Amino acid sequence: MSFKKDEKLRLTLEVADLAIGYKSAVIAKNINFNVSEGELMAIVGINGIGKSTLLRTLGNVQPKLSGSIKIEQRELENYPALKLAAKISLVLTEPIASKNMSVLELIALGRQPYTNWLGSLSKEDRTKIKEAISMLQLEELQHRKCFELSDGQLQRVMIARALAQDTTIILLDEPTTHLDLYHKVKILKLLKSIAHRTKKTIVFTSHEIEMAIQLCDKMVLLDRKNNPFGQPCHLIEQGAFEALFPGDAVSFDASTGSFRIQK
Ligand SMILES: Nc1ncnc2c1ncn2[C@@H]1O[C@H](COP(=O)(O)OP(=O)(O)OP(=O)(O)O)[C@@H](O)[C@H]1O
Repeated sequence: MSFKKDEKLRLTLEVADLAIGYKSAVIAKNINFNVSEGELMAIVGINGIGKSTLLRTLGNVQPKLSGSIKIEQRELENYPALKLAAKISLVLTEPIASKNMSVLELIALGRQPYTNWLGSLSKEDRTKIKEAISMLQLEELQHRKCFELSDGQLQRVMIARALAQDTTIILLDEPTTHLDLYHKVKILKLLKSIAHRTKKTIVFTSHEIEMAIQLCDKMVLLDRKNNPFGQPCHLIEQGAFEALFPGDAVSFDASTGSFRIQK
């Protein structure tokens, strides 16, 4: 962390006794965690356990079943829509509908919560867009159409749009899917440095558990029971990763912080 050791970090997202899912089924319950400004947190767990459902619930695109989600001490459901758009940005995995837009146009859309009804950009809007382009190193690509980009480049554009939105919290659903190992590491390291440098809270879902262990400040492990939460090193000490997957195919090696294939 780039913060001074004794600097008190403000809690931005607090989740207590949360249950998520659909009218037809509870997908996960007993979810408890909190994240502060400047922290990077991963949500991990086996396929179908509810990672994306949790992210969508945090992003207010799907209602919680019960429990509490607080954004800067205020319940999520008590925020007016426009105020919430200035607090949370959400990047989902669905392909974007408007790939015909240029990179610059798509990133500028991130400023919508702040622009007037004509959507015209102020000086501040332009500064935020420029900063986002620079942080994601998209200068060379900014006038290209989105359909001309690779998955990895598009992933960076979507993160830039969320950054341009300049929210306290950025939620990303699987930001490293479709990427090779090198680009997965690059994106996660970039997210970490953005969180630390800009004091934003960044929460993402991932299957890259080993990378998350190495790079995240905190993790939530969805496991259908008590969903352990904490710093990766503490979760390793508690043996939380051993129970994440059924033991017939992989086992966790606490000494290396990695999974081993059962032969
Ligand atoms: N609209 C829906 N109605 C009912 N159940 C749903 C709906 N959408 C998803 N589900 C179920 O919710 C569960 C959790 O899905 P979710 O996509 O959140 O899991 P995930 O952990 O993100 O999975 P993956 O790792 O495969 O992406 C799954 O069992 C899924 O079938």
